[in-house]
Amino acid sequence: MADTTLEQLQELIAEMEARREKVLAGGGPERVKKQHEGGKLTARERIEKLLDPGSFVEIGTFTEHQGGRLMRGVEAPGEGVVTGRGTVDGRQVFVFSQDFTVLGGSLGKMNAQKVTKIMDLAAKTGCPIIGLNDSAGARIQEGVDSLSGYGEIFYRNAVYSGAVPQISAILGPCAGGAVYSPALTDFIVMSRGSSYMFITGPEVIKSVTREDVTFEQLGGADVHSRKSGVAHLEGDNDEDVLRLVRELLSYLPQNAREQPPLHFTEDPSTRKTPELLEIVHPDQRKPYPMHDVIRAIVDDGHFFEIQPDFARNIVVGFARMGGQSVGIVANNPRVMAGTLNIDASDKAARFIRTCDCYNIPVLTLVDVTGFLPGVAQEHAGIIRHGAKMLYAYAEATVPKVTLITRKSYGGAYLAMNSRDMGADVVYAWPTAAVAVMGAEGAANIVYRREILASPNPEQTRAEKIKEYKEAFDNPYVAAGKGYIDDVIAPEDTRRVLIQTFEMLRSKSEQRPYKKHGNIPL
Ligand SMILES: CC(C)(COP(=O)(O)OP(=O)(O)OC[C@H]1O[C@@H](n2cnc3c(N)ncnc32)[C@H](O)[C@@H]1OP(=O)(O)O)[C@@H](O)C(=O)NCCC(=O)NCCSC(=O)CC(=O)O
Repeated sequence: MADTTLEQLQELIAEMEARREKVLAGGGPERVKKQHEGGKLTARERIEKLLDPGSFVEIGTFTEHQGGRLMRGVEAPGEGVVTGRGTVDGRQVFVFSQDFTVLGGSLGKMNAQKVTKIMDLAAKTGCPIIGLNDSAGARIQEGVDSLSGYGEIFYRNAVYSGAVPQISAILGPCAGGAVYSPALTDFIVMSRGSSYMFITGPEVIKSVTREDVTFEQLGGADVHSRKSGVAHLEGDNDEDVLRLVRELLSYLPQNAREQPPLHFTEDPSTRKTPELLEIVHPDQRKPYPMHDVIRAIVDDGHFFEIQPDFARNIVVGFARMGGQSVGIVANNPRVMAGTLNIDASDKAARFIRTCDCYNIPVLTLVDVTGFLPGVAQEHAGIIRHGAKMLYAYAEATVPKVTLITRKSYGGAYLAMNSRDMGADVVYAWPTAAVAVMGAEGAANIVYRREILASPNPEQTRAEKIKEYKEAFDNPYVAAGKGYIDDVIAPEDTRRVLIQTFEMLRSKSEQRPYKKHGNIPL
């Protein structure tokens, strides 16, 4: 009798294993082969590459579709998505990985339920959510159930936004409504050449607007990294994208209640940075590489740039200073003279808010002549977009330190987190100049009558420019009025900034009660 029971139990276990094996095989060898031939990894291989070895624990393995009449007799091992938890650098994350080998990874009712289940667990346990997207979109056979599935996911993307980090890797098709889940997350990382994102595909576009466009031209990684700004990072292939996701996580806390992890570094926090004397030229018109300034002052010269190819007139990204995660926002004098335009404002505002959500202090490096003038910018709403930046800085309660390296003029002075906009500490190099505008423009406006009335207008203009420069082309007027806390030598920059962020570590700031702010959009 006992033997029979044991036999039965063994049979049950064997059945369980057989069922599991079937799920693990996904859409079968042919479709897996096709996936590999397309230069892509399978859903499970991706999870293995993303997580620490052996740490994946699957959830919802035996889920089956509940697809109704059109899905009768259709097999969907794993329901087209692999879900579960694991660790990255020893820290727990939740992950869903769409399986293109099963019904094109299309999203039906139960597929969505698998995803929302791990999203809920992630929110309850305060852990990041990583989505690996590779799907043909809404499962056509399931009709409104699949649309509802997207709704359930989008809703959670929005509700959990700012509570736990959400990162989307785009590793294959991502079209129609499907793009909005990634768009609602904190970061989008795309693989070059094998992923695309669009609302309506080339065929529909051709029939509606008669435009001829390929998948890649319409919504490939290059387009979204350079033109639309939809993607934050671009990897060479699946492995590269997953490496980027891992690194991104290293700068972020597990959730909004925690601090980002400290990383040990052998780079001394008191290291002098004399190379900055070579980089920044006192000649105001000579552009210099802001990236070199950043690399000189951060730990180990390592800067993890976000959106490096979009709105290159502003530079944003993560680094560490004294082992602490820091978000950096810097003008880039080499592109459009570092002026702020619509795209740059959007890019910076979004980044500042991301840092603020996740307790990452913000360092702002300023060299800016102003907002970009022009009818196109005005008509496209630079006022509305520029306001986002002002709003984001003012709203942020994380430690905020500003360093003015050279010019800081006009409205852009305020948009780049001046003291009055809420910077906790403002520094300037001796090369800094704070003014309403550059000396040439200012002299022409303020002394116009005098210049015109002068027997030698050019000489008078030159004199007035010189006069104005002497009055304002330095940091001391602003420092004298307390707008700048100290003028520091470039070679002391790293030490001073690290000490300042350490001082600010216990910063806490209360704001008046509100439901939520109303950021201009
Ligand atoms: C994504 C693709 C370009 C991939 O092309 P490929 O040649 O690589 O692959 P493929 O066409 O052989 O598809 C792989 C397998 O997935 C199945 N498949 C593809 N799309 C599907 C879908 N939406 N629902 C259910 N199954 C689908 C195919 O039948 C096939 O099954 P098998 O392997 O058994 O042969 C194409 O499949 C495609 O255009 N699909 C339709 C996309 C779409 O319109 N989705 C709805 C979006 S609407 C939406 O999301 C809502 C909105 O717009 O707002």
